[in-house]
Amino acid sequence: MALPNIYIVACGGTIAGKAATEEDLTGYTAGAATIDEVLQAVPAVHQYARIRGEQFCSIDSSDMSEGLWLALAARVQELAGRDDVDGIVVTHGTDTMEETAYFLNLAVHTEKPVVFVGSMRPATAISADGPLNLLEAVQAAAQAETGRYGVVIVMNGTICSARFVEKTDTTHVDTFKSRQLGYIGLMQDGMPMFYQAPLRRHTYESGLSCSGCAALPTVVVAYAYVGMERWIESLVPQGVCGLVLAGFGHGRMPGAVWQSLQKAMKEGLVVVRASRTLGGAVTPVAEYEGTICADTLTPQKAKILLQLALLKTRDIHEIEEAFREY
Ligand SMILES: NC(=O)CC[C@H](N)C(=O)O
Repeated sequence: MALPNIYIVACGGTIAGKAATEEDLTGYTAGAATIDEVLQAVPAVHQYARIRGEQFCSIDSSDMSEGLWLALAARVQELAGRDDVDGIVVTHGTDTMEETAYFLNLAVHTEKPVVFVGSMRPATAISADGPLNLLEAVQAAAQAETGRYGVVIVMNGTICSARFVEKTDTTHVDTFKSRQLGYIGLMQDGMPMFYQAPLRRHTYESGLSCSGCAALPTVVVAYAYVGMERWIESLVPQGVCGLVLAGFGHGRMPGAVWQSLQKAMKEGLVVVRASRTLGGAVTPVAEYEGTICADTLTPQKAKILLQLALLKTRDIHEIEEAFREY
């Protein structure tokens, strides 16, 4: 049987990181190796797929930008439409991987597998995790079934939905977890094994799009802490369409901040209440009428959903609906 065609879109990150010594696990340069160099360490990928690819960018994912997201979404959409591409693997730094993966989960419309992968140890490290992660990402992308679950992250032998995944540890290889859904599957003996599916709309079911968009609407994230009201003036700078509050507990904030946000909301600011606790859902309460609830989305993902929703509508009820659906 012909091998599936897997296309690798390489973005840099630690999987392409180089350090001076093999013991150096943190002081390295991310994105220093090309995808060809990274692939040389994993000759086994060629047993599972015909591999082609491109160096989309070579960055530490701290430097990922909204402009690059728009270009990446357009590129992945184009690749997904090609008959000679069966699945796409995106190599990416782990620091912002969950954000890029969620952006594509909403903005790319395809039933083909789109698999994100990275590593926690640089390519030069003793026991580097990149080669096995990349092999498993290719193996997952080679199975058409993977596309049913939207964009996924395959790392450390696990498969997580882009909607539910979070990086939970600064340096350990077992960093990607999904508090609400758990892993949707495992990689075992070269095959993805799936156990559950995300119910929120994604990829082929998504009604959101960034096609033709030159820049995303400006949305800021404000982190709640005791004393935040001292910085109230800087909370809502000029030209901001939306604000996501990483609030206390169930999406709360100091009274003075709420007063100031209410004024800004009257002038059109859309406010989403998320939580800095990173567990549980934020749901509507009378006290914060007029705000949108992030549900279980982390603040950084609520920002992405708000940006894409604002491209489509300024109607607060439609935006609320999007937060229930995606
Ligand atoms: N392990 C990683 O990939 C994190 C390193 C790097 N800061 C990046 O995100 O590109």
